[in-house]
Amino acid sequence: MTAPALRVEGVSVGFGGVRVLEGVDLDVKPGEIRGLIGPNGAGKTTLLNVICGIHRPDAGRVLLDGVPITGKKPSSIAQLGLGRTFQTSQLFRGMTVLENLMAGLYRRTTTNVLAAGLNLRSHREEEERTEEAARKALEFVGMAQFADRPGTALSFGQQRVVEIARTLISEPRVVLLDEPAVGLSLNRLAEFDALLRRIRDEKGVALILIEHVIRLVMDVCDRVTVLSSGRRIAEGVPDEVRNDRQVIEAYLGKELRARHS
Ligand SMILES: Nc1ncnc2c1ncn2[C@@H]1O[C@H](COP(=O)(O)OP(=O)(O)OP(=O)(O)O)[C@@H](O)[C@H]1O
Repeated sequence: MTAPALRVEGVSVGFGGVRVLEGVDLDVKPGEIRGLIGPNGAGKTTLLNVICGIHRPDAGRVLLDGVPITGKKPSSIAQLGLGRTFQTSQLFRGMTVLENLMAGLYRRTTTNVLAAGLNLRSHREEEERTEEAARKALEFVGMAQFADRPGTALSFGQQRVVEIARTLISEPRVVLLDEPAVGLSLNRLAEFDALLRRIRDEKGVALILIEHVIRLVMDVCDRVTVLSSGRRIAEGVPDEVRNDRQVIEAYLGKELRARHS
């Protein structure tokens, strides 16, 4: 059996006495697209924050490629092969798209500040390698023509794709995507769906996708995990989850009730 790229074991989190996650387990295989869905406040973002080291769980642990990462700093976890995008755009103002990507990789490069200051050859070579990796990542996501535009001048949907490209240049094993389809028009969704599949198939990266666009989740995910009130209530291939009574009640039921009220 393939070892999981990411394993979450019995993770519990409370904020001020309120339990937000309760004994959550999750195993994601290398090169799998996993959907993480559930009603508002179910604990999805909190779980991503535990995985990437922003929150420390009260109980449980997380392993990346078999290595325990709980308690490590987010930057160390990123270096071990975890990428992440957020619900809101995290592009730097005043930088072009290409510079934004290069900034993502500079954090991982090896030449020191002194070498940079003296403009040594090693630093220049590294800068060239970084630029090449950034251009390749932009090409991979189909946005090479935007390289020299200011990042924040792009549409919100395009900014999300640039952020995904930025995670890819560090060659992660697992990437967490928090509502990446927000701001994408319906006809862009099919392209986005194809991009996620290419990341899985060509790069072997495991993706964990929090998404309220259920159509995207059901189309693109290999498996789907459902959280409700901090607990995992269902897991399976999209069809199993779609037809699960508990899911219909806890997730779709709540949505429908909200819509009708
Ligand atoms: N830092 C925090 N301090 C206190 N409570 C928090 C904190 N972060 C999240 N919560 C609470 O934890 C619960 C779960 O929030 P979380 O954002 O993880 O849910 P979610 O499933 O991602 O929801 P949504 O789909 O609305 O983004 C919510 O009740 C939220 O108010």
